[in-house]
Amino acid sequence: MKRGFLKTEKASGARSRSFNNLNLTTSVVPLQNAPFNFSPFSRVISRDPYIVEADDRLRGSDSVQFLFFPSNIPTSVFVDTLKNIHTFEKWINQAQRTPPPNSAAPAFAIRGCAGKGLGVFAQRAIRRGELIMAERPVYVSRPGISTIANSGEAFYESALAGLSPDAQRSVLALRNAQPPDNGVGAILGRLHTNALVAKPPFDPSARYLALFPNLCRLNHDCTPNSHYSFSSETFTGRILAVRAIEEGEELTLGYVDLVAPRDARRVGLREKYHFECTCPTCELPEEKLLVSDAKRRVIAAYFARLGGGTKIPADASLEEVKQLIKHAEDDGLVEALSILVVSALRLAKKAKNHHEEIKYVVDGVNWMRILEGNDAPGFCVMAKRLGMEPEELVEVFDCGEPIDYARFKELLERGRKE
Ligand SMILES: C[S@@+](CC[C@H](N)C(=O)[O-])C[C@H]1O[C@@H](n2cnc3c(N)ncnc32)[C@H](O)[C@@H]1O
Repeated sequence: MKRGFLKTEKASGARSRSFNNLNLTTSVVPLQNAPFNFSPFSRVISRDPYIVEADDRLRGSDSVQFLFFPSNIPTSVFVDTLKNIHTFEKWINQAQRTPPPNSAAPAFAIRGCAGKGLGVFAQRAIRRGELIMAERPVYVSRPGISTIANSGEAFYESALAGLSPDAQRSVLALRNAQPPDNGVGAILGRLHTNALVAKPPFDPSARYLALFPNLCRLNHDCTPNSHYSFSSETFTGRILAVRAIEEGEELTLGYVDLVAPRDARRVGLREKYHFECTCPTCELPEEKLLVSDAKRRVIAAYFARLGGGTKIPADASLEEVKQLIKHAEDDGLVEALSILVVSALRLAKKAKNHHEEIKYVVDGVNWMRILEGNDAPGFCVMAKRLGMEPEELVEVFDCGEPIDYARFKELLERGRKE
């Protein structure tokens, strides 16, 4: 998983049609004892739903942003265009949008972690595929607002000012790894250090930036034991275990492209997150490191041939992809595995190797639920296609026995015909 990214965007002179019929005159009232206040340029444009224009100096530009504080999630702010905010508001207010599962009986604890600040640790043994944390974001914004003309940090202060004082403090409590001399303010620094990707329900292919009080505490490892995903169906960030985790183990994510070799990963982490990675993979003895780097390089080269899509390269062979799957397994590269099994099943299908095709379909479905959860819509659809209820299929995967792929042969055929 790559973490969220911040892009820049300049205000342009183009007029926004969203303003045509708005009376934007009400100024905002600061909250008692809250760390942040609205800027004098912020205007309330609606109390119910609670929508604030972040900076009226930007009115008429393409960069103008509105802040929405959903009443049923008083600890969240959604930063977007007015049009998108109205769409989101309708979505969030629908009765069936029940709160997501929360981390009330946590399998994790957040505590100090030598040389890394805080970290997240398993409080008990955790199964592969288990949902460890689920949390709604405290802050979500459309990408491309980091350098809105002349607003800088004041913009972010306004963006947080409508949250409860506790929610504001939860953002300030996040780590800011930016060096003090780089001119990045307190909130933007925390966005750079912590932002994860969120996908708005009205456009799940979009990549928004999100801050979470707990999820943002996971540290990096180049062979992580956990995976972050965002469920746009429940508007929730989730952490799932990608392998069995022992009690006391630190939960980790991959912040950068994990199929890059060690030196490239270290450069990325140094430049963006300002730390030197000393994870077990980076600290492998020279000989083993060369092997690990070589495996990651060939997987990266294959992904370059895939070009970001799933259409297999004309010169790829099943044998080659099987070898890459083995490399990814050796190095615990689960996201890479989930992509490679899709290539493998297509190549097996092309070769009319039905036996192998079924194996990779089933493995792909298993990776899908490990990375996105047993309740992920894609997994539920695939389980039905394999002729099972999702819970039944989870049992098959979790029972600890080797998977009997032959049992899916008929089910898959039947599912295809239906
Ligand atoms: C998203 S935060 C993770 C939580 C953070 N440790 C905290 O105290 O809140 C990212 C920052 O944590 C630190 N960090 C994360 N992984 C690390 C690692 N493997 N080694 C050292 N520092 C790490 C770096 O300062 C990084 O910029």
